[in-house]
Amino acid sequence: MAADQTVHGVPPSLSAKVVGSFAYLTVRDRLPTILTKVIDTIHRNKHKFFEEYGEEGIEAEKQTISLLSKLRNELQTDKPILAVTDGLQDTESWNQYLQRHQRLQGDEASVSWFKSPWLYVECYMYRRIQEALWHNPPISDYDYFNEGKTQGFFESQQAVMTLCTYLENINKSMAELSKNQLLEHFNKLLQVSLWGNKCDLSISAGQDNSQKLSPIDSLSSLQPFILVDGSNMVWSTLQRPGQPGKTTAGRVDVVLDNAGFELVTDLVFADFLVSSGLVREVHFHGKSFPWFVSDVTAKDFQWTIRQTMAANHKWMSKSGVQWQSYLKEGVWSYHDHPFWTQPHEFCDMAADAPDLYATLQGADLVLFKGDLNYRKLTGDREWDHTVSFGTALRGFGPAPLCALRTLKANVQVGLQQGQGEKLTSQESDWMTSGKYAVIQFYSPKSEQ
Ligand SMILES: O=P(O)(O)OC[C@H]1O[C@](O)(CO)[C@@H](O)[C@@H]1O
Ligand SMILES: [Mn+2]
Repeated sequence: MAADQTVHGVPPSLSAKVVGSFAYLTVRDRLPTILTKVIDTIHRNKHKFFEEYGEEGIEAEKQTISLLSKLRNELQTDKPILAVTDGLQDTESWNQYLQRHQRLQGDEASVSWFKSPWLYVECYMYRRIQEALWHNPPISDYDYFNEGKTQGFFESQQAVMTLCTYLENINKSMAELSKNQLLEHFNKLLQVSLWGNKCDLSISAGQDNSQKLSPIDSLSSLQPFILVDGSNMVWSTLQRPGQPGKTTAGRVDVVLDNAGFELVTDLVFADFLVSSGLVREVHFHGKSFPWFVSDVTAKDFQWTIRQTMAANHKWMSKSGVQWQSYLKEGVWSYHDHPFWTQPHEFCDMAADAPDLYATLQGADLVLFKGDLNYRKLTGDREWDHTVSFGTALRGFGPAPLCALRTLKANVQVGLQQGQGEKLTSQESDWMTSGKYAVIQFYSPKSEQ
């Protein structure tokens, strides 16, 4: 679990206690901004709550805002982290996590917004927002991040159309493609999905961050910013899925990150994997409540596919129809699990969510999208940049896996000697600007 000190060669967690660090600035500035936006959004929608639930809706709006204002105050004055009280399925697990931290610190007041691991407190803020709504049943299901997510989708329409047209052209000529051409398309769509991760709304504290340029044409100019490129290993994993001697195409699991343009890039890539015959089945994993501003929930997933189907563009709507039928036939499926909205490092998954770990073991490849997943894969710790990805995973390896991540937090492992230092001397914010990316592969099999 996330600890404070270096234990057995494991470096400390990133934390806001380092004044001036990116974690500190996030907790001091970005998180309160996000909270204020949630409060404004709920307030602006007061009339909608009134129309739907009458006076009860208005009362729920008032109570929710008061709980959220209290939360913002706790954060800004570095109050201790409190137990979650709404009795939802994951309450116990959040509170056990808190107790572990309290035991480690030996004192309750030391588990607080600016003193505890950044990963923990940032995840906790989203859980507490959810708690405020759960205490006010008429509006419990309201998605306070929905407006930003749908706007992100609409603002990247041009890029979505370009991408769906590109996909249509590949699918049309699929039968005639040589292995090399197939590999070329694979690399392009993998990279489109990678760079799709630039479009999250958490790093920009909710400001527009949609894709405006052609996602295919931009690829060559973005290539130099890929710091680690394990795409050849991803490709070869798909050539020989599962056990030796197994000849059929396998299953890929995609641990999704953001809705909007990024989700479309993931769906396009998944479509290509299936239509090319490289993969038989795709399992998508999303969040069970609104998370980190732009992350995909079940509703976002269904909405995106419906919108794509309904688009007034031939290839876009054709793609949407195809995706819907993949879902209907069970070629694609959507799943959520409370673990994805908990603060745990992934090395805790086998012990703390053994059912999810076992599910992932059924995949031939797991793709982890985005920055937050990368932070959880590596434990969000002050690792030396040259430490191997396998070391930073600390035993997590349910299946061959690959992180597709643009860098938006200061943790990065698996670099060449001197590579990190060189980048730091050129651009001090290289780990947080979202300009750089990694395609970082790991296979538990290569460890045997
Ligand atoms: O959507 P992504 O790629 O996980 O990015 C979210 C990231 O943005 C941030 O809010 C930027 O610090 C991180 O907390 C988080 O890791
Ligand atoms: Mn995200």
